[in-house]
Amino acid sequence: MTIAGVRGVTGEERSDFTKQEGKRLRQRSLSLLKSLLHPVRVRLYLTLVVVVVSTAAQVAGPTLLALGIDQGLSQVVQNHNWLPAQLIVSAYVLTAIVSSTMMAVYMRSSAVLSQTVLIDLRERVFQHTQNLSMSFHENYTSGRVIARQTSDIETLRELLDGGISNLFRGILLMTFTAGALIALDPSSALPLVIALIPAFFLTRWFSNTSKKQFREARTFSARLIVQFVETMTGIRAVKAFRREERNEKSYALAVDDYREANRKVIRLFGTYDPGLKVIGVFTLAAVLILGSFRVANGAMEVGVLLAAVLYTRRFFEPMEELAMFYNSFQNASSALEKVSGMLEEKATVVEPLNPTPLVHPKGKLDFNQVRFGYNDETIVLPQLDLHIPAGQTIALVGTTGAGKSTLAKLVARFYDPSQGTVSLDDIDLLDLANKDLRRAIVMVTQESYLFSGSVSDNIGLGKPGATQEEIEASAKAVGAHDFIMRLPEGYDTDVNKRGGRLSAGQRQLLSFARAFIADPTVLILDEATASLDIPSERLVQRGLQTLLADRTAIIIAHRLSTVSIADRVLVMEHGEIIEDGSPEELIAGTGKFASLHSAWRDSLA
Ligand SMILES: Nc1ncnc2c1ncn2[C@@H]1O[C@H](COP(=O)(O)OP(=O)(O)OP(=O)(O)O)[C@@H](O)[C@H]1O
Repeated sequence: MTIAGVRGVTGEERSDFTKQEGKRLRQRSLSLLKSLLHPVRVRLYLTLVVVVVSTAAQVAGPTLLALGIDQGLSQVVQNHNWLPAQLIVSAYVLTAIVSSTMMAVYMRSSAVLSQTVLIDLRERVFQHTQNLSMSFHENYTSGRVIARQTSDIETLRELLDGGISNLFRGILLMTFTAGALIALDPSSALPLVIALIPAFFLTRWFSNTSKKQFREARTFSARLIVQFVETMTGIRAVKAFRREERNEKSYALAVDDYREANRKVIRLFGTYDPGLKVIGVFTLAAVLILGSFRVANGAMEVGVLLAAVLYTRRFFEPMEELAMFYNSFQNASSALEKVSGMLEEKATVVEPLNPTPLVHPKGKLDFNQVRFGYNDETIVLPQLDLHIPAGQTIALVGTTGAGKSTLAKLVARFYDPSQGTVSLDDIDLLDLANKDLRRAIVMVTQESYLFSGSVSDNIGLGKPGATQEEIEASAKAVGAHDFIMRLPEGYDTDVNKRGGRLSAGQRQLLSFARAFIADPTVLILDEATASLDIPSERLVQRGLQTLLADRTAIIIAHRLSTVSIADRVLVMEHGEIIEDGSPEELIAGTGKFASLHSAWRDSLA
């Protein structure tokens, strides 16, 4: 199997990776980690020095104790010479002070490190996700994006805040302790060296088995978030279709999966942790028994035995801690795999390196032999040729799924055609800078999305830096001013607060005002299907007319009343334009639009 199965977010939900894939995932996580650590490397090295000094000072303790007992004490007893004892005690105190001061510096420094890295990562994930093309967002659910930004980064925070420093300090402490023991009395180190063999195999077993379980746990935790987010964002549909019970059941199943994955992880710990303890206890017993014999034979001094016992105990102390932090380490490495996968995703719609300037756009739009499909299997637009002169208002009608929104998305460059070109004023959209494209072409979608903030903020989005006068003028132009003034705080009303809640028609008017203030050359409007009452519809209709004046417009018309304000109507079916003409021409004809229109007229009568 190749590594293509784990490129980007592909294979994210799997936990059965081949060796090759696992290696690729590790490399990807590592290179992300490296790139995060690179800007803080100086602090990182300093922190490493500090922790090495602190641990060395800490490990010196038992050796000094042995010296104190065997040398210092005997000098006091035999020669009444207090000096060696005093020197050793002073050195002991000094190492304790150095060790704790350095530890304090280390704690602070590692906290700064972890915070800096996390802020960097959070920003990267946010920016990257935001910049990814629509094709990514339409396939990767928002719940999974949220899981990456929240629970995965939170897991990394746990590791960086506590785990990694303990992990590193633990490894150092073990290495130094073993080194000190070997230097002090190599024979006492022998049981320790032997104990390392079962400890190694136990750890390897734990590492291999737990990796899979941790991956599973992360996948299930992301699934929980996805379910939660989907239910809450679609809460209206949930209520309308009485989906609560079914959702509860499927949520309970997801919770069960998550619990099961965690149970497996905990069970592994239940073997690993006591296993290590048993090895530790046997080693300590061996050191003590062997040492006692040697002390009895006069081959070893009591102080050295005490130090050897202390070192052996200390050697296993961090090992247990390591097992604990291995948890957060494994958890974090599978989180890192997923985050690095998302960061590996590339935007499919990219800005050109040398864009063609667009100085005074006129609004001439051309589709030249455009072929497009969201994936290789299904082609939505087989071959589209469409020429729209500047300033024309087009109404796009057709059966659902005909490809109307797809056509609009290509004009807004949410996607690029697989073949052919879409051009504005004879410049291929691929050659336009993002800022020129966004200024020239604005798409008002059906959802009329409002961001948190005031009514003014929401209209002002269309033109960064717009004055209050401009905002009000655009609201007046599209007929939104009157209802805004009736809101509790007028233009300052928070659209997400009670009282600031707006109706579908009002939202639509606000998005018209937003588009009006942006003053684009080309306006694409996916008209809301929500049926408005007659006065609201009139209001929206009037707003629409003002909005459309003097620009090229493509309206995906769901209301046939809208069609009357268009210069030209296009009827689409299966990705092709089957009728093209003025509303009058088409109504007078015998085609699909004529029958649609007469049915609509009959329904009004
Ligand atoms: N993100 C997507 N990924 C894959 N296929 C898609 C995607 N969006 C739309 N399609 C498919 O493309 C075809 C055209 O969809 P499109 O949304 O353009 O139709 P439409 O004419 O706008 O329909 P409606 O009037 O219902 O909005 C449909 O068959 C649809 O299933």
